[in-house]
Amino acid sequence: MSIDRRSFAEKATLAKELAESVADRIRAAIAERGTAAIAVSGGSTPGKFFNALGKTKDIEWDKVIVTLVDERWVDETSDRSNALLVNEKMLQGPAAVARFFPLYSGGDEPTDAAVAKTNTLMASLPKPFAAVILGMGNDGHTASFFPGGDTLDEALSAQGPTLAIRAPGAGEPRITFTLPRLLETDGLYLHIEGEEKAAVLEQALGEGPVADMPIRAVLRSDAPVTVYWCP
Ligand SMILES: O=C(O)[C@H](O)[C@@H](O)[C@H](O)[C@H](O)COP(=O)(O)O
Repeated sequence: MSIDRRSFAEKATLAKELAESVADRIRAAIAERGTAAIAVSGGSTPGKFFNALGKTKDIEWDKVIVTLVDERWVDETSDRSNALLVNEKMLQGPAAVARFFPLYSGGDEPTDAAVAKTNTLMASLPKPFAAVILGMGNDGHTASFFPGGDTLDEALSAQGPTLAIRAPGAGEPRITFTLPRLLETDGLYLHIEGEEKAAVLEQALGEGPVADMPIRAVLRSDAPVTVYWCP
């Protein structure tokens, strides 16, 4: 376990600092490999960070691929769509020329055929990711690794790259990158805000089963994680 914690007084400062760190990772990946892929989380936390990153001018955005660590199985017209959030908040201005690889591939359910279609697309991603930015729910989930997820064990151990997962706390069916695939990254970030999530993180860092708080699988992996937190 290797955790580096960065705390900020303001949400706006956190967003700017996280965007600068991810931008550095993107530039380094492009310099090294000619291209950079990043995977970001959805939900209510990352909007300001998306804005700050998308406005960054000194990135060759046409060499960047943006995807999601997980997605709700809804199309992009839904306000539950993480793809919609990324498009509206990040892929504007300088970042508008980046390519976006969606996890949702159509239809009402993440059937085997639909997930296979997504996996074909994701197999063309450059490896490793330049940066993976995780969020965390108050139930200790990250990506769509939910407590009680029907494919949780596989999601935490399989090469993937992605799979479908359904869980009582997840709302609609989800699709998620697997943990091994997410850990193939130059930089791994956990972005959380608020006292409640700080307390959830403390609890997750303690003893207890991964199945109760799946974020523990990330925290107990060999991958160094940088936690960005503000009240
Ligand atoms: O699609 C999603 O919901 C996510 O990617 C998810 O893993 C998210 O990061 C956490 O649920 C935290 O969500 P909030 O930022 O809304 O608290």
